[in-house]
Amino acid sequence: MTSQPFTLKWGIMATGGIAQTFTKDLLTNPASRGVHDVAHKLVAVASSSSKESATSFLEKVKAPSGVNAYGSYAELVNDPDVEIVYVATPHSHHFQNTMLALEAGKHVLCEKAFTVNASQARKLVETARAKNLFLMEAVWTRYFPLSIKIRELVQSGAIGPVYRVIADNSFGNDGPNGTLTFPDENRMVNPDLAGGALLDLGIYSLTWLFQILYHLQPEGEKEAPNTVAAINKYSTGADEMTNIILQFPKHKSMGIAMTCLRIATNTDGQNSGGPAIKIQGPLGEIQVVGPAYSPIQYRIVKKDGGGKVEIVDCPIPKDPERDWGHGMFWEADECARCLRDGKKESATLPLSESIVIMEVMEEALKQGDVKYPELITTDVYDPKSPLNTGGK
Ligand SMILES: NC(=O)C1=CN([C@@H]2O[C@H](COP(=O)(O)OP(=O)(O)OC[C@H]3O[C@@H](n4cnc5c(N)ncnc54)[C@H](OP(=O)(O)O)[C@@H]3O)[C@@H](O)[C@H]2O)C=CC1
Ligand SMILES: O=C1OC[C@@H](O)[C@H](O)[C@H]1O
Repeated sequence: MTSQPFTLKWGIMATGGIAQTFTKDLLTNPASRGVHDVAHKLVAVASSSSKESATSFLEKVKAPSGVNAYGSYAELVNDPDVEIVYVATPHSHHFQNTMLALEAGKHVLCEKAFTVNASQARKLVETARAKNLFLMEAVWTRYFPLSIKIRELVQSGAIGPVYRVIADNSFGNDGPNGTLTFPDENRMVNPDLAGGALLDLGIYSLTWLFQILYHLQPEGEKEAPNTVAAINKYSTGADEMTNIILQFPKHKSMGIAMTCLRIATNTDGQNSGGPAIKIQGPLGEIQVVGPAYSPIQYRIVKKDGGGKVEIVDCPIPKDPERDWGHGMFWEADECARCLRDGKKESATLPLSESIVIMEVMEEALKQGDVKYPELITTDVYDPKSPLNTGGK
């Protein structure tokens, strides 16, 4: 006899690019990825622009009938049918929007970068804990079977203790006369939306450093890194190229996280340029083929392997009925399993780790003199903030 899956009821906050991608993943059949213990139900979506935008979103994602469409985030978080809110707004909005949902008693999955600074992250965590609500930063890559396998491989000692991780996540958006191809208002470079390479893309380079060099440290030996950063700023004031060295002296390890908006990790887009990530130990290295945010292949090179390279493919399954599968469903499954099991955070990306990552990013941005406006850096919650109301 098969038992019914635990079904989590989702509300989607915002109707932009990633909200659509994530929602299409939510609507896939879990069986198409071999999952039978949890399932997802889309119950509502909200746009801060208009109810029409929410309705059009539901058409775009081919949602079933009966899903509520709202023209404000406040209505979404007050919908009694919504159990968890997926916050899919720009980085600038994450703190206020997540607080809005937590204050309304909803669990939250909040897109990366978690917040604009560490004090906002700490405030979110305090609030979620005080209200006994689930909270998770949506770093989807951590939940890829590829990431799980690599963490297990490292833990098994396959390449010995890891002393160095090098990771790059960069886009080739170089434009004429020193510009980037993004308009200045675009969230990738707009300081008002906490734009810049680090918070948008560098977080994935850091994810690889953290999930190996920090996450796998035994609990009693957790060592937060020293951070040394170099930043080139764009004309808007956001960072366009950021390189960070993380040093874990007690563990004799270091990581180098790179990110850039001008030159891509792989020039030809075909991965001829080699791996985006190298995880190195004295007995060998694991090379991960980019992009760093959704990798589907890694290679194991052993010191005594006689030149033989083991190649491991980890494709992202598609639901044939919907002809869709992007890899974001694995993090959604994690949310469902945590809530089913009464857990208020994910062990794969504990909230304490999200805070340390935000501390590192804040320190790097400080070293590079990148500043964001008060409206988006404050850690004082304001339900009436334009970030919550869309200025209405
Ligand atoms: N995990 C991943 O692979 C990815 C994650 N992301 C993350 O998702 C978040 C959103 O990115 P993305 O979907 O690409 O962004 P988009 O610009 O496509 O969408 C953002 C949405 O946020 C809402 N919004 C509210 N206020 C504003 C504002 N002032 N300016 C712009 N948008 C606003 C809008 O929805 P509405 O009008 O309906 O309220 C808008 O559609 C970011 O944190 C980003 O880092 C992005 C891409 C990939
Ligand atoms: O999270 C992300 O991953 C994919 C990129 O295209 C996007 O800019 C970024 O936000």
